Order: sequence, then structure tokens, then C-alpha cells
Amino acid sequence: MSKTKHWNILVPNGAGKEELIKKLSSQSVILPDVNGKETVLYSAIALAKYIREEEVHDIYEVTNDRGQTLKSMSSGERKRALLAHILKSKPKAIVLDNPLDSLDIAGREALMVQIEVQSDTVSMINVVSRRRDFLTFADESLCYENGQLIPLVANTEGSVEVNFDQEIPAPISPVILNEEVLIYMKDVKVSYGDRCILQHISWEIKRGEFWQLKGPNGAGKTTLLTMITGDNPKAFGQDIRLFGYQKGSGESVWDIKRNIGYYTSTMTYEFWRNQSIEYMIISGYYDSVGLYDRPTELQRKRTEAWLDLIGLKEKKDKPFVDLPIGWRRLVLIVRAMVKHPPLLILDEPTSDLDDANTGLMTALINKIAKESNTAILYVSHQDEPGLTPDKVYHLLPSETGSVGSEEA
Ligand SMILES: Nc1ncnc2c1ncn2[C@@H]1O[C@H](COP(=O)(O)OP(=O)(O)OP(=O)(O)O)[C@@H](O)[C@H]1O
Repeated sequence: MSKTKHWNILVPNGAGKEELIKKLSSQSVILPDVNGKETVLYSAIALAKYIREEEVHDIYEVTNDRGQTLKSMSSGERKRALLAHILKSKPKAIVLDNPLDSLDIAGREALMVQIEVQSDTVSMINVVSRRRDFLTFADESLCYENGQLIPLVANTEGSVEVNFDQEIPAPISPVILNEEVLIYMKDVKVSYGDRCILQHISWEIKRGEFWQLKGPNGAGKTTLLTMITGDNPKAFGQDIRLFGYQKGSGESVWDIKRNIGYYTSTMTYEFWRNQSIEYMIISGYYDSVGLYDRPTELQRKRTEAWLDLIGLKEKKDKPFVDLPIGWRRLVLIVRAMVKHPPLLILDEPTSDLDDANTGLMTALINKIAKESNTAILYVSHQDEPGLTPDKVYHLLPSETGSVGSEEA
């Protein structure tokens, strides 16, 4: 019996990863060794589709051994559950789309083991943006460029010039808030069933501060975020003050949400229709993707200034979905920032990006932190080279739930 073959394929952002994945999934002859084999796709987009099925149709196809839905799992748990689900159909080949992305060191190792265990019988086609995500057991490493797979040569990862010259545009009518302390939590605890996720969380975020929230996969970062965004009913009855409102004092969801600009990398894969790049940014003034009013002249002007800053002024009428991933991320961050909200939450903003685009993203975030009075909460399991937060809040997992501490 012939040996099962495996590949690493490096695709720098903008080189056409989606097109390559389509080719690999449609049995085109791009990789002759797997031609004719049915391939299954393992990707953030596949995950997003299953989560949408949960939300929209109450269909729960992928669960874990605790019986949890995908929506309630951490990113690491979701990735492991999706792989286990895919393997049940005994595929001959799996196209892995940045499989190790957003995983911490332990999560990466666990998923690698899960993949390698199957490698005797399943061909792995590992499509990645960064070389550090290569499979060690792959037989061949290639690069995708100009629609072709070519042998990988040293350092094909390009560099993007980071050059945000102008100052960030001012808000039109800033959200009025007199509080100095935006988020206050004292001895907060969150449990699901008899499992304690977070305990003794005492934390304050003040106006204009730049925080990173750090912790390994499953430590409870997203859970803690939901306490801040007002989305978690477990916040009731606890000593939490959000933008001056004591939790449970009759505040509405809008009282909280209007103070927050929110961006998460999964928004990149949401089902935006054919909106233009300009439209996407203007919609940030309306807290929705549908524009119900005609944008004002001033909104258009400020949008143009933001577009100029991120180098997309000339492309403003082009469809947002056609932009390379790094620029789509910049647009979505700008969209969350246009109103200069008191708090900007950035959840795993660099996941799926190559080194060049990661540099672009961190430069924009540092700039927003420096030139605005918006507090930033940057959430990630890892340190990002070049990012300059003032403070780091670290969640450390333990048997009895994660505890938080401020890193010196
Ligand atoms: N509604 C829920 N029901 C049961 N368990 C939950 C629920 N929400 C979260 N959890 C569990 O809480 C733990 C922390 O999850 P959370 O998503 O907050 O971690 P995280 O630090 O954001 O992880 P990651 O970096 O992987 O995204 C996980 O083990 C998750 O399964």
C-alpha cells in the first residue's frame, strides 16, 4: 500500500487562500496526488457555519464529550470538537485551513497530536499563513503564488509597509460619559453547573487605558468579556459596575452597548453581502449593518479620512468581501472605532494573519491607543510582538477556576 502523503502550503495573506481552498476542495488537479480523493475542509469558516446553524436553526451537529454546544466552547475546544466530527466521516484527505490559529502552546500540541494520529490513513493538506504552523511530518512544503503551487523557497512571507501618517480622525459626537472607571469588578465568580470557570476576579478598567487580557485557551477570557459587554446573566447579583451602572440596577442592554466598540476576528467571516468598503465603515455610526438613514456629509467626510489613513480611499466603492483579509480586519476595527466609544474591545484580532499583516494591525491599534481617549481591551492568548499595552490582566487556570492578576 502506498504511503499517505502530506503537504504544507504557505499562502501569504492576499495570495488567494480562498481560491486555493476552493480548488483543493473541488478535486481540481492542482495537487495531482489527491486528485479524485474526496477532501473535507477544516476551517474557521466551516466552524462559523456550524455555529450559525446552532443560532439560527437550533441544529447542534458538533458537540463535545461534555455535551456542550459549539457556541459555549472555548476556541481550543471548538477546534478539537470539529476535527473529531470531521474524522467520523473517515475522509481520505483533509484540507486544514490555518488549523493552529488562535491556539496556545498546549492547544497547538494537543491538536497536532490529534492530526498526526490520523496521518497514516488521511492525507493532510495544511494551508497556513505562517511557517511556524507547518506540520513537522509533511512530505512536501509548497507556496501558493499567482494561482500556482510552487516549491517553497526561503522567506516567501512578504513585508507590508506600515505607514499610518495622518492622525486618527476625530469623533463626530463623542459618547458622553462622566465616569473615570469604566469597568469595575470585585470578587466576581462564574460557574457552569458544578464547574467553576472564574473566581475572585477583581479588576478595574479606567478611561483611556490600554489593556491586554491574556490567558491560555479555555482560561475564561471570552466568559470574562461577556460580563463586561452585559451579555452574561451570571453577572446579576455580583459586584460589577459597567460605565457607571451597578449591574442589575435597571440598566438596559443599550446603556452598556453604546459605550463599547466591538471587534472579533470571526466577524471577518460573517455573511456580509455586497457592501462597499465605505459602507462598512459608515455603518459603524449606526450600530448595525443596515443603513436606515442617509449618512450625513460629516459622516462621509470622517469616513473618507479613516479610509485615507488605512490606504483604502481609492478603493472605497469596491466590495468589502473582495479585500485581502488583513485589510478587511483594518476596516472592521475602524468600523468599531469611528464613534470613539469609551471602550474598544478587540478579541483575537491577529488570528489568521501572516506576520506582515499582524504588524499592520498592531501598528493601527497602538496608534488608536495613543491618539484617542478610548480605553482598549485587547484579548489574546499570546503576546504580540510590537503591541504596546499599558497593562496586562492575566487569567491563570486552576482546578477551582481561573484567577486573575495584573502583570507588572
Ligand atoms: N455556556 C457555557 N456552558 C458551559 N461551559 C461553558 C459555557 N461558556 C463557557 N464555558 C466553558 O468555560 C471555559 C472557558 O471558556 P472561554 O471561552 O471563556 O475561554 P477562553 O479563555 O476565551 O478560551 P479561548 O482562548 O480558547 O477562546 C471553557 O471550558 C468553556 O467550555
